[in-house]
Amino acid sequence: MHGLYAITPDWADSKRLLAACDAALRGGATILQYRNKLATPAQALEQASALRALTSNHGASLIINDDLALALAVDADGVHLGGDDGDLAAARAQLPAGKILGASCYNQLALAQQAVAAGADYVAFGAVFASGTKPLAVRAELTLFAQARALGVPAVAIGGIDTANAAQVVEAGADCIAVIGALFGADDIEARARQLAGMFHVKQLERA
Ligand SMILES: Cc1ncc(COP(=O)(O)OP(=O)(O)O)c(N)n1
Ligand SMILES: Cc1nc(C(=O)O)sc1CCOP(=O)(O)O
Ligand SMILES: [Mg+2]
Repeated sequence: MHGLYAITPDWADSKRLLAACDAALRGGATILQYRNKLATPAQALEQASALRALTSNHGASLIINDDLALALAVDADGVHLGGDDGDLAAARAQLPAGKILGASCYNQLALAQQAVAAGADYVAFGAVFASGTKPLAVRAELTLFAQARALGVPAVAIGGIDTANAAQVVEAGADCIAVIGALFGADDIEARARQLAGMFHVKQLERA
């Protein structure tokens, strides 16, 4: 797991959402999370199903935020759960083999250790910068990513990441950058995705 992890905005217009996600995937996002806090259950099923087909066409992974039942219903590649979204071990037990379980760990390495013990495949830390999407999110230090290496699972950075600060996050050791506002708020989403995904290519070249 590596690269640009795109997370959807709360858009009701499914046609607009699909076109924007298509652009993000064309630009190089390798993972797409369906996160729509405003959708009705019927709309969430419709949008998630459409994103399942889209991500499959792009060879990208689809993760569903918050909702294990929806992830199972659309045969997503996995589910992302935060502290209030249900028990990680119980979700692990319900997910078919090979599916991805992601966990929010905010600014706490201890939460990440517990998440891995419960079966999480990746851990997420944030907010690494001030987030316009989630202004009240607790802030997380970039030093967490070096500490998280010992966990043996990929670490995702989230919160306020944009083209001006993404390189710092990659340099700190994050395996993925999860982005909403700086990606889906761009005039040219494909170009913005290419810029953000490109941060990892620079790092690979530096290591070569
Ligand atoms: C990759 C990733 N990291 C963190 C979150 C945040 O999850 P959570 O704390 O449950 O908050 P909501 O997204 O549900 O508002 C995430 N969704 N994805
Ligand atoms: C959904 C979410 N979770 C966060 C956390 O810190 O756990 S920050 C965040 C919002 C990310 O959106 P943007 O890229 O627009 O800042
Ligand atoms: Mg959640």
